[in-house]
Amino acid sequence: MLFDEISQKLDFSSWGEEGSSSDNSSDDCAAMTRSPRISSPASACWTPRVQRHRSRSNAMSSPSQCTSPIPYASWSKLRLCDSPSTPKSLLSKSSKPYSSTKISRHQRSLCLASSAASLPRAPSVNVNPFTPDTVRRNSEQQWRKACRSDDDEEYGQRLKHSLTSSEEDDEAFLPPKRRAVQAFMLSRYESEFLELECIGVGEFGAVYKCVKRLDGCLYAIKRSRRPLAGSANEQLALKEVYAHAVLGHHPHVVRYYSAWAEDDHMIIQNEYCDGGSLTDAIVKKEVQGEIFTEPELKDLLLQVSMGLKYIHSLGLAHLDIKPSNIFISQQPSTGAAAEGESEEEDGSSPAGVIYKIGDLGHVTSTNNPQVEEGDSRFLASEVLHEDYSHLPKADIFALGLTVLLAAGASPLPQNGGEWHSIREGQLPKLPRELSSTFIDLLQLLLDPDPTKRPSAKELCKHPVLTEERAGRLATQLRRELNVEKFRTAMLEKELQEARQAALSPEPDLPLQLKPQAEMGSLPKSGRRLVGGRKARSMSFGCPGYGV
Ligand SMILES: Nc1ncnc2c1ncn2[C@@H]1O[C@H](COP(=O)(O)OP(=O)(O)OP(=O)(O)O)[C@@H](O)[C@H]1O
Ligand SMILES: [Mg+2]
Repeated sequence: MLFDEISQKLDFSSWGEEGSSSDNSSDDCAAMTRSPRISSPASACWTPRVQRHRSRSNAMSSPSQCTSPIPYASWSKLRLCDSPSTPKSLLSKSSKPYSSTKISRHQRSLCLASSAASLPRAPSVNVNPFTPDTVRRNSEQQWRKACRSDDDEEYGQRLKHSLTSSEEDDEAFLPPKRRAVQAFMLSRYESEFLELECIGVGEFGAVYKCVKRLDGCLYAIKRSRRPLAGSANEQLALKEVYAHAVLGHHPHVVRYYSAWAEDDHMIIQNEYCDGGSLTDAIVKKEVQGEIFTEPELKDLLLQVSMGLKYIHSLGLAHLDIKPSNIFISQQPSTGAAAEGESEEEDGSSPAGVIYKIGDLGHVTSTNNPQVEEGDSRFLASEVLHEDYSHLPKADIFALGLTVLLAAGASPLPQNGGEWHSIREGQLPKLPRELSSTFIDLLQLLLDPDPTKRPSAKELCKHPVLTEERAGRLATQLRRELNVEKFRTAMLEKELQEARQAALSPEPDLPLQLKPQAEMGSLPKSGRRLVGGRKARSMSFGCPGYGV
């Protein structure tokens, strides 16, 4: 099924070479789909402005009359979620009929372009109530900007045009022309996503940070730069999709959601990593005059090894490990272990980040290798010599160089004497001291003999890497133990008080709350005295008990 979807060649003429550009804006229908905006709660729910202005009916709004590639149900869902109103209020709004009978060609196109539910343009963006506040705050401005620019310029232009072209009104009920037909072919990218910014450009494609209109979550959408058909890029693109699909979910591999072909370009929807790439992090540290600490470097090595262990366990090799293909997710402040982490992955990262392996365009099977060499700066010598018998160890070699770059090594050579000396076991120079055990381990990763390099599985258990994590885990456990001790002490105290209260016939009450007891009579049985049983509330976040 996936393959069918990918191999489909679709002529989405509404989408230009650059995903964000609007080079064919003469196509009103298609252009309409490129103008998403967040509508205000006060505005009518998805009533096209043109229609509101003219009080025209939407005669084409019946689902049966439109042939949008997107099912009616999805559109209506999107429509319903357009404003922050409750679903019920939205339902009632959305079911309001439009009342007049004649529409202009522009209106009709608009209706056709936006499918059965009479959406004027690509749907707006939903706000996911489960999105952490920090993520939402960071993205909200971009959403607004992306939506507003559409609103103010393109949409205004189209509205003006539509309002002045009354001569076309008579064509309202003529068969739709090609322009309108083209509008059926809504770009999936544009109808489902709102593009916020370009976050990276690589050899293969450009990557955009987008918010999915339906779920309101952020995604990284990678689009091949060149048309695919018949090119080597087609194979690379397919490789990437195949690999993602097989790899499933792992905390240290960028998560894949979907892929499709559009206008002969491959589009891959992946998890968005909010910390950018490791290259970005290295550059940022350099600019700030900082360097990765040894515990941070060990953590980087350990986390990427975990991702590689998973990839290798499935009989695959990545073959393009390098800083620009390792992405960073900021760890939630709770420090909780990410979903799916095994016992070796407990304990939070010292830098509070999760490293994820991405860009699977060079992944190959280790049993039946189809090697498309990655970046020569990270290429192991044996792969250059077409010895593919230890491909996972080529990933280990590249990982060693990646960590050395993070440790402050100068940019790596693409070829020449220095390139060879690194492959002969000569470590690049570092601007600072690292512990000898760590240097020895890095040296081992770069061993000219691939069989001597440790496997990813071995690295995940390597004492040099795990002792840091074990230390952090012990600290965390000690802290939790102290909290539990405090909780137990409080409970014991309460128990003691309860015992004393049970032994003494009369609790120590405030004067005004001592009714009969004052007058020499015992409280009636079953009668509850205020303060007799104190309800306690406790807070265990006591800083004094931390380690
Ligand atoms: N999931 C993501 N989250 C955040 N940023 C990303 C993501 N995917 C890609 N990027 C950014 O886009 C850049 C290019 O992405 P990617 O490596 O996938 O493309 P590419 O064209 O295959 O690159 P190359 O072939 O040059 O390695 C990355 O270096 C990173 O800065
Ligand atoms: Mg890349």
